Amino acid sequence: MQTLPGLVVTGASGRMGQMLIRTIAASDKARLAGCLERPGHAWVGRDVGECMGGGPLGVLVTDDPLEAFAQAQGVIDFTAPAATVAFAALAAQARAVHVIGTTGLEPEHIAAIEAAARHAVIVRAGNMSLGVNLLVRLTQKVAQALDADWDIEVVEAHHRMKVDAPSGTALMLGQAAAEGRGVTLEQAMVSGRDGITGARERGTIGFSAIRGGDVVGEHDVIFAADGERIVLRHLATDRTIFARGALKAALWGQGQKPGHYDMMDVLGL
Ligand SMILES: NC(=O)C1=CN([C@@H]2O[C@H](COP(=O)(O)OP(=O)(O)OC[C@H]3O[C@@H](n4cnc5c(N)ncnc54)[C@H](OP(=O)(O)O)[C@@H]3O)[C@@H](O)[C@H]2O)C=CC1
Ligand SMILES: O=C(O)C1=N[C@H](C(=O)O)C[C@H](O)C1
Repeated sequence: MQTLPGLVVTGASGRMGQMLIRTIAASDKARLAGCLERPGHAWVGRDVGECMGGGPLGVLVTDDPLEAFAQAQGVIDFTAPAATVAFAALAAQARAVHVIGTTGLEPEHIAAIEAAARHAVIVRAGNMSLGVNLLVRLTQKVAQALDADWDIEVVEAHHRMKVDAPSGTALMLGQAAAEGRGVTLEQAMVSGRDGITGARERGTIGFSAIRGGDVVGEHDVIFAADGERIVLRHLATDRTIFARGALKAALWGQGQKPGHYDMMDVLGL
């Protein structure tokens, strides 16, 4: 009998960490091989199921990433940029597929991830849901079909605890709009307007962020012209959509060649 791929979840106590643990524990395609938290965290050394307020899952939370990764075929990582860069090097060393959901990554973090992807499979996306990845494709197509008479604005809303803006998803959507229009996002991006900004510059792609309450994630791409507007919208109401996507990515990554992949590769979009 073949054993199921073993997956480690980093940031086990986080919003996404707990969602991922539940999703993997309920899956018949993978097994929970480990759970990671920071040294000194109250969960370290305890059964993760009991930490989450349920029955035991038979997996103790560890603070030793190398030991955990060495016994796994995949690592699912929704934490913070510095942690993700460190985990990328360790997962590559262990030849485990590294699925990265962490957002707020700066160019230097991405360069370090690219370096790790020379030796191992990394799947990274600012949003792992099927719906958003489809919306990314639609955004690219709509932007391609319209000229710069149509102003493009990306508006996103998230819960009060989110630490980065624009969201990873907003950046994916902005990137797709820029590609569709044949410009670079770096050239076109205008973020966080405030004060006397002057009139909107033709051809720019604007970003606005709202933070409050428990909003899981909402994204609009607005194409606004004289006399009409097109609004492409995705509303996330449950974090399981991200966890299911991440699990799919970890399974898809098994047996792939080393490289830096995204959810478009996984979903075949
Ligand atoms: N790509 C996607 O589909 C999605 C991406 N995300 C992204 O995932 C990330 C996490 O989101 P969320 O779960 O809401 O955030 P949380 O703050 O709830 O969880 C983050 C977890 O990572 C842990 N962590 C941070 N740094 C380290 C470290 N150095 N070593 C070990 N653990 C660490 C935190 O521990 P501590 O509390 O001790 O700091 C915490 O448990 C964010 O970047 C978010 O934008 C979220 C949803 C979907
Ligand atoms: O932090 C979150 O919660 C989310 N982060 C991702 C992002 O930055 O786009 C994905 C999702 O919107 C939830």
